[in-house]
Amino acid sequence: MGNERTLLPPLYEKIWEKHTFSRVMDSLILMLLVILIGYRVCSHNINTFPWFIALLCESWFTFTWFVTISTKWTPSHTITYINRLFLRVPEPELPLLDIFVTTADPVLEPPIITINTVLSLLSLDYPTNKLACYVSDDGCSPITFYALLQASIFAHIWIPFCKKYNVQVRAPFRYFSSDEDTANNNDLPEFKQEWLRMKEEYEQLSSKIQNAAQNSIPLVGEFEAFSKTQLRNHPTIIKVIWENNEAVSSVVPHLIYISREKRPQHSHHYKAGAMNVLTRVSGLMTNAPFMLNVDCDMYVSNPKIVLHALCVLLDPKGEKEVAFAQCPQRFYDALKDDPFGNQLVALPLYIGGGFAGLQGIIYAGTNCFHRRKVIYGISPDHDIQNRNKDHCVTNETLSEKVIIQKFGASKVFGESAAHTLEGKTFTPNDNHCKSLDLEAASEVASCGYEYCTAWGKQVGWIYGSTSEDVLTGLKFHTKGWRSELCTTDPIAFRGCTPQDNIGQMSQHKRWASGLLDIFLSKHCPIFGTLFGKLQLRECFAYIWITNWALRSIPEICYAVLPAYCIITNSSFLPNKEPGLWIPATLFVLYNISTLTEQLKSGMSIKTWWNNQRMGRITTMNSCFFGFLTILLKHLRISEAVFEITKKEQPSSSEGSDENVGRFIFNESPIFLTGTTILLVQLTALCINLLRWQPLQGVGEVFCSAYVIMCYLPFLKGLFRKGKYGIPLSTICKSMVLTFLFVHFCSRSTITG
Ligand SMILES: O=c1ccn([C@@H]2O[C@H](COP(=O)(O)OP(=O)(O)O[C@H]3O[C@H](CO)[C@@H](O)[C@H](O)[C@H]3O)[C@@H](O)[C@H]2O)c(=O)[nH]1
Ligand SMILES: [Mn+2]
Repeated sequence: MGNERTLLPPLYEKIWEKHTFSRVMDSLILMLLVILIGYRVCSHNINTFPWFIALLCESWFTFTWFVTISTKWTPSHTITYINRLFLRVPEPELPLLDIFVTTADPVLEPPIITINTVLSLLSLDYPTNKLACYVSDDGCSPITFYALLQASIFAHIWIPFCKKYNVQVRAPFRYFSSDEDTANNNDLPEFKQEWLRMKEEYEQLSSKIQNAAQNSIPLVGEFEAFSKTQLRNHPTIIKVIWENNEAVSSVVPHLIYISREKRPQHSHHYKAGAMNVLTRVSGLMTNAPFMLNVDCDMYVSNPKIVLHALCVLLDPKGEKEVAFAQCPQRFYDALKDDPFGNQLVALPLYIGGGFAGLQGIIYAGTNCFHRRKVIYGISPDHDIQNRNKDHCVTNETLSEKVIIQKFGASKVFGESAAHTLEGKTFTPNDNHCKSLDLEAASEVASCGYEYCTAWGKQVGWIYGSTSEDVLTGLKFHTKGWRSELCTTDPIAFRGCTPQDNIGQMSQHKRWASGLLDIFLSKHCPIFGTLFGKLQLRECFAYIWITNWALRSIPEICYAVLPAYCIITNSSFLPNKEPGLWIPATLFVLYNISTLTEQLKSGMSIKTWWNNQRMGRITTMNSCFFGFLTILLKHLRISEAVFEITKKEQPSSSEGSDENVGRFIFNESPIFLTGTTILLVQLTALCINLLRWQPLQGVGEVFCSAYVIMCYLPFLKGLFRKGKYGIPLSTICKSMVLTFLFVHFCSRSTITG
């Protein structure tokens, strides 16, 4: 049998994409950057201040461009063959899968969104007796629990309905708001009737949840556990909402609610902490060899996705090399032309595809299939090492003492971890799941459990960064694992993305700071290559992603440089014929290259411009504040916190309001840099006009005008009122900063 199976064709294939045009353009840009630097170094202007600053900034841009090209150079994607999967693994032998969903705030993450995600997961096209869904609620909210209870009742009719009519989108709120699926089944007589019933049931479910949220739930009976709890101070609450113990016949997989213990004096490590608790609790009950993790807002849009991911993970080669299969992150209810540049369509395609062509795609925190043993800290050569030890049964990794040291004091969990590390998977004839031992579960979910263990360090989701996802993935890659991008048609998951610029900016700030945290920590990708098994180009790619926040500094300098030159009547661009062509050609080529990338990924010209503009705004504002956050963290002045992104209620996202896509502002200092940069440019242009020397410094004036174009939303904000206007206090502060800048300029003209 074994032999027969090795002869079978592979379960997935890696397809290498051709990006000749993109490569040529990118290389030309790199060449021009190098020429520009050479030109500057050889020029006699080199000892002027603006020339020198420009040289520094451009050297940084060149470095960034180099790592960008290296990342994008060999893009790939995968094709998976589900039909071959069944040849290798007959259906009864399919492995168990534990599904983890995290939610943390019933207001920012309305329970109706969470249960839609959960419903779409429970109705996956996979044997229901092999699935278990564990929901972590860091908000310790009785409403979320109530919503899940109700959802599990609805699931009993929803899942059979989805499977009977082969529904594509199994999150009811999306299903009932589009008519694609209905069209397919319309000619079946009983369909319409069942569809109406289902819609009515779902509406009842959502109004029940809405009522509960408005009137709050009496904390008696099942809900008693939630009385006397505070957000950051409560014991563990674990509720087995539905246990699928009726063997194969029940349609609803296990559903478990977990709110881990929290105490004010204990750090809870945000999402990473939640994931580790989910890992342990599930280890006590189902202990599936594979786990799928999704954020509360990421519903399944391809019900066969588990099979696709298993093609990667169960493939003979994949089995030995691939740590995780990451599905792309896409969003629903996109605003027209992506005004805030957060749809992330072209970027993941080029950069993500590029990563996938190297040692592997980064772990994006959601839509990802993991191997439990990898999460437990095993390296790819583990099996080989063990074999070399002559089948030594009492091998070191598994001795009880080591298990306790690594995985904590719970005996029950230790046994389950040992089981996983030995690579024993459950066979279907085994009693594949024991009922959850609530006492043991509370123990492993308690906030002191991880003390003096390897959790968060060598085992599980790694602590120390608000971008725990990239950090954890990097750890795997450093061990020598690969990862695969699991691209399917239709796309596997869809989620929410911030619907306004405030949400977008705080999200990007969190990413930028979390990523920089990784770069400056002992997990830095450079060490990973020097001392670990991180491949060189994968290291470059990680450098590209982790120093995002650092890019804000040269970019801010470069943006104010034209204004400085105009005010001081100096120049930072070559102003004579041959030299001037270098930056001009660079500018044109860069724009053509980014524009073609957007157009090729099906976006409009306007989307391209919005992305360009938002790219500048994000780097100079969000990333700069991300940089400051980490600076303050290292100076031990304040901690980096995980600010949760607001998820829009499904119903509120309709309405084609003319204000959709408009910038909104608040008192947050995050708007200070942008406003100041804008005011500085405006001042410079005014000075230039007053002086009336139109032909001098054309390049600088052009650059200054370009920056103003990027900051158009801010310019409008100067004149608007209410939430669409920049607050007066911010404007005043920016004016003071602008004044200081002009003062600095005039001083340097005098001294220079
Ligand atoms: O203390 C916390 C904070 C957050 N979360 C959960 O983490 C997830 C992601 O939070 P969200 O506010 O949606 O952040 P995003 O920026 O949208 O998330 C992206 O970036 C995060 C890292 O910054 C990753 O963890 C996510 O998977 C990835 O989708 C959500 O399910 C939250 O419920 C927790 O469970 N506990
Ligand atoms: Mn999110």
